[in-house]
Amino acid sequence: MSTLIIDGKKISQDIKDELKKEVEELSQKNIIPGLAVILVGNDPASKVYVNNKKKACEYIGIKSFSYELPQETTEEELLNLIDVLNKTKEVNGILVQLPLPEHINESKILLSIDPIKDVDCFHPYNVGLISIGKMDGFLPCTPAGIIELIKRSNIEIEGKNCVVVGRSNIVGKPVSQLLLSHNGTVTTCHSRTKELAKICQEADLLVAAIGRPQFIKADMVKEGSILIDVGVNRLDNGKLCGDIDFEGCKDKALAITPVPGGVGPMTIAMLMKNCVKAALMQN
Ligand SMILES: Nc1nc2c(c(=O)[nH]1)N[C@@H](CN(C=O)c1ccc(C(=O)N[C@@H](CCC(=O)O)C(=O)O)cc1)CN2
Repeated sequence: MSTLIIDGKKISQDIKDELKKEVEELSQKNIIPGLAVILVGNDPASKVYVNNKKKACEYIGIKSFSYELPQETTEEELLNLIDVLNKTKEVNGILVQLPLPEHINESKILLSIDPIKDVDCFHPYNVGLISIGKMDGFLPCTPAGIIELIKRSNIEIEGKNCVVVGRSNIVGKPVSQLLLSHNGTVTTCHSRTKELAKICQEADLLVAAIGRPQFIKADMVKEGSILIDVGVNRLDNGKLCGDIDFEGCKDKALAITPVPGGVGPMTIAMLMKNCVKAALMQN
């Protein structure tokens, strides 16, 4: 049986096309979703992601408000900007690109965003809703993108033995909660997990979000499993690779996401979905 290579570029484009239609319909009711995108500093990868978010807004018909602030921006200046945006009616969503410079307290900044405009779903209030299984508000973008990739590939989560490798607040923890809410049986692993390879070998569905290039090797995965790769690692030769050894694992898998072109593009598509949802919640 041939392996399904899950095409995140195509699926994310389908979602953006669906949203474009929805936004056209909303404009008939004079509702134009607005997203404030805040970048602090000069991180080259962050600049690319922020530009891609602005391009996606333009494609869909979401109005973007861009704030590119210098590296020396103080925490107070950033908090003041967020305070203004929290009160600006045309802005339905506020996004602060991470990572922030070290002198800025990330938790304090995320806490200052009004939860109703928290389209990244990073505010503790929204994180709390997810953790108690309330899934009708904002969903965290990368984890929700993973669920969407799985569903749109006609793969059932219910009853599957799901193993998540990584426990970050952005991916590992929330994706475990989303898989659980879809009735998966979930094990969350991390750097101190004992017998990690053995646990991965039992996974019907494996999510790798460790940030270590090609860490998951063929002998760690089950025959016929679903392999989802969240890693975006740049190698010395300039090439991108994931946390899963794609070439080594692909023939064993029933389905696998590539890097690039798998989970990554879904993050921005799901952010756009949250922006449209924010506009609906606020109008
Ligand atoms: N405020 C946020 N900050 C960060 C988030 C986030 O969701 N919200 N996630 C990441 C960065 N990120 C979006 O912001 C992001 C990362 C990767 C991709 C993507 O499309 N990756 C491509 C490869 C891109 C490349 O060539 O470098 C892929 O995997 O195909 C999109 C968005 C951290 N910060």
